Amino acid sequence: MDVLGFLDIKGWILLTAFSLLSVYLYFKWKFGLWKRLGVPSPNYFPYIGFIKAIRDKGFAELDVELVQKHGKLFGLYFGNTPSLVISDPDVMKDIMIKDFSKAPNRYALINRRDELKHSLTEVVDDHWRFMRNTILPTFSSGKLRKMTPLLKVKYQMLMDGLKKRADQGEVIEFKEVFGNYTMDVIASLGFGMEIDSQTNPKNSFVKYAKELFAVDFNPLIVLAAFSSKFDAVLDYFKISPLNNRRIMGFYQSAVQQAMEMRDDTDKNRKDMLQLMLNAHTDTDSNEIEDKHAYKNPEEWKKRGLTVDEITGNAILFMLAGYDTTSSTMTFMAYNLATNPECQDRLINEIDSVLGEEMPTYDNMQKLDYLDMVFSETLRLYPPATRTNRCNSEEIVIDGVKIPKNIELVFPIFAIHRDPNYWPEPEKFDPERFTAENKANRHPYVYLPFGHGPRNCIGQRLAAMEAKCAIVYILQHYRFVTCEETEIPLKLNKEALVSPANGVKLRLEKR
Ligand code: HEM
Repeated sequence: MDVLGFLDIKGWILLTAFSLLSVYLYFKWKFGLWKRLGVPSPNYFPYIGFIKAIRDKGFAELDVELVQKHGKLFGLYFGNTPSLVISDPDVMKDIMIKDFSKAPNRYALINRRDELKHSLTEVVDDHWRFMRNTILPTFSSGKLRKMTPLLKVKYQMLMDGLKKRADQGEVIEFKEVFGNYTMDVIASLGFGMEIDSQTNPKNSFVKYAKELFAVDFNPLIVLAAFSSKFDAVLDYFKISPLNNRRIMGFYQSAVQQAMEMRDDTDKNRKDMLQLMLNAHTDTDSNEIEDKHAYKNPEEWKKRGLTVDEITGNAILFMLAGYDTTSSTMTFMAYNLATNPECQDRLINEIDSVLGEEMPTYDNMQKLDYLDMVFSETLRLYPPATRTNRCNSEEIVIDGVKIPKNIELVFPIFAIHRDPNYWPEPEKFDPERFTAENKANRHPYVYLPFGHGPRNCIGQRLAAMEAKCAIVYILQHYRFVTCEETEIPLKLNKEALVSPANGVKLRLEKR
């Protein structure tokens, strides 16, 4: 049958022109949102322009540049997703606190179909409120205090490994060392598994975790991230790069085995897995956060977490807590080595307050200067370059009506490097975090852990984990630079900031 014959040549020309015009008008409309709303927006080529810029410069550097050029409110298109980038602290505060009910969820750039879809970052609305309320006691100060003995085993193992290398005068790459430490901690606290990544870096737990983190920008990932339909097809054939079934399967069976093997003795183990198993009967409170009121309370009776929810959250805790905490520790070591006067002051504080006492959750709270160094490290190098929310209804920002379902981006790294809030932003200066200086600053220009009800639930665990290990090292050694130390430090280009080439230092006996 002659399928082309139903139109003559003129008809074909008209149909082609009409189709091209329709496509052109659709894209003009789709990528014209910010112009229609009068919000400034850089002129990137549709779909790929912004992605290319991220690839070339990385999230951190690009956001700094864009905020400097376009100001506190501007629009972008991440693929075809409109994103509103907001760095005005008052507006951020409104969205994260006052108008929380209008934007309680994160914007899901990736459609999760794996175990993580049951976890805290992915669930929405009342399901999220239920899960957050249930998990909150796991991160109370009482529970963190009880986790200290498990943590102590891990920072002593870290020290044992470091001692040999330090005493031989070895140059040590700290990103790897602290990565192994945080992996051991999360395996123990999150999965109830005792591994030793320092001496056995090839164990399956570590191997799969590294695979999970080594997601590079291959074309399949870009396509999958841009089209959930395309990712669904890949997922059907079990080859989705974003929903990696093979790796998730490993962690799923690790959690299930750990749960099946729990006997009565384990039930007293103070790790997050056991705490999640017991969570529905726990009345402990998390002092830094209130319980969240449900929109439809009658639907959300108190219940235990399902196996899927426990599995999803154990995997999430590993994803959210591994690289972020190990990068923070690495940056801290770098900052101390390159600022010896700060390191001396910190060592004096540790000696006078702790002496030879082992670090614990409680005694870490007494070290004020340590907290200043920790906070300034997270200001200068916040591991999460951005966080986001999604407005489930129309909101008005600076008089502009923003339609619902927009990605509202908070560019953490760029805000932390903004000279309007942080004079000499590139300088490492813990004095920025004296009580007086903190009181004179808008609290929302500092957000390494986000803000509001949807902030980082693991922030106190991360602080305890990082501080205990760094203090224990400083009770014996000091960090010193060497020829191999890269100064200034080059950052990677990923959404999670870490040193591009690691951090090489020596440890000097005190
Ligand atoms: C230095 C280390 C860490 C940094 C810088 C960090 C940073 C962040 C940031 C920026 C957010 C988004 C907050 C927001 O949108 O307002 C977040 C969320 C989250 N973090 Fe962390 N994090 C760290 C360690 C941890 C650890 C150790 C855990 C758990 C073991 C953890 C678990 C989570 C979870 C579950 C969420 C999602 C909370 C929710 O949606 O309700 N994080 N984190």
